[in-house]
Amino acid sequence: MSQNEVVEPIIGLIGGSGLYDIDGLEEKEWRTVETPWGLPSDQLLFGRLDGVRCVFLPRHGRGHPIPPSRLNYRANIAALKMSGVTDIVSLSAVGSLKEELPPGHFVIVDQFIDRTIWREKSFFDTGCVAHISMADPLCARIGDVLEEQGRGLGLDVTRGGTYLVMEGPQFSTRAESNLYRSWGCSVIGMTNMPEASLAREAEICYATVAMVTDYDCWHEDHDNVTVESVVKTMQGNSAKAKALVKAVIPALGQPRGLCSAGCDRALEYALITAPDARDPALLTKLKAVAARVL
Ligand SMILES: CSC[C@H]1O[C@H](OP(=O)(O)O)[C@H](O)[C@@H]1O
Ligand SMILES: Nc1ncnc2[nH]cnc12
Repeated sequence: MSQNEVVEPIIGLIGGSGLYDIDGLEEKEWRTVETPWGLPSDQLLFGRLDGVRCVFLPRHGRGHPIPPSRLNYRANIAALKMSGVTDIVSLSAVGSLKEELPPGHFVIVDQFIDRTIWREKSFFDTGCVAHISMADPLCARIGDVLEEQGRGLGLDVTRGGTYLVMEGPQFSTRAESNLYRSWGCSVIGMTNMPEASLAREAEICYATVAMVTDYDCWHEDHDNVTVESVVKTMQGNSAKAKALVKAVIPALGQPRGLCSAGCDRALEYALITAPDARDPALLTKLKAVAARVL
């Protein structure tokens, strides 16, 4: 990877609750992509938007059969990497933990607190150990584009905020919700970790549009979150999300240099296992996501 490299971006879109398709894709084709970690949530939808190559993955599968804790996050990210994806825009329904972030608001989050415990969190393992930086877990370059295009469309957008990732599938207790508020978190959801950290391990730029659907269960003037309320608000949010996607793809799809935020070099100094101590079988798998440094 040279400093003068020209990247022809391929944009990955991960659609969350209520977003199972993308409008206006041309040359559309659903394709099965098998990875060394198994199958992703569904087939991937390949196509072009304004000439830019895009790959869409419905996070929970079409029809939403897979709960957050059972998603094969490694297969989802590996399948996007194996499809050539360089930049991911993740679209997620979230609960609001702040008064000033009402339903309908979009938050371009910049931090996570990961409270999940049952998920496979790394492509690396015994036989090849890597430690990447997660200090800034989201791609600020994509965040800039999302913010500019979102504001241009007149959407209610907040730049920055912490997304609390809970295990689920049950929603939080009120005590938990208030605890996360006391930590200063902005929004709560169940899916963005380890999705974001695996994207970083695979050196894919990743940014999240967190679309507020409810006030979780802490707000005295609002009902506690239910699937019904999330789905109802997502009907309004999804039209705005689709408009945002349509606006950001041409901007993100322009040929560019290396990522100014450095996400595409995340593995540069991350491997610690000596070459002669590495497990050949694991290395074979890792070539799908980390060939650049192996
Ligand atoms: C249907 S409400 C709970 C569900 O919605 C969010 O999913 P996603 O991030 O894929 O939009 C949340 O994390 C839960 O999985
Ligand atoms: N309140 C909430 N908690 C967790 N995930 C959510 N997704 C949408 N609303 C949510």
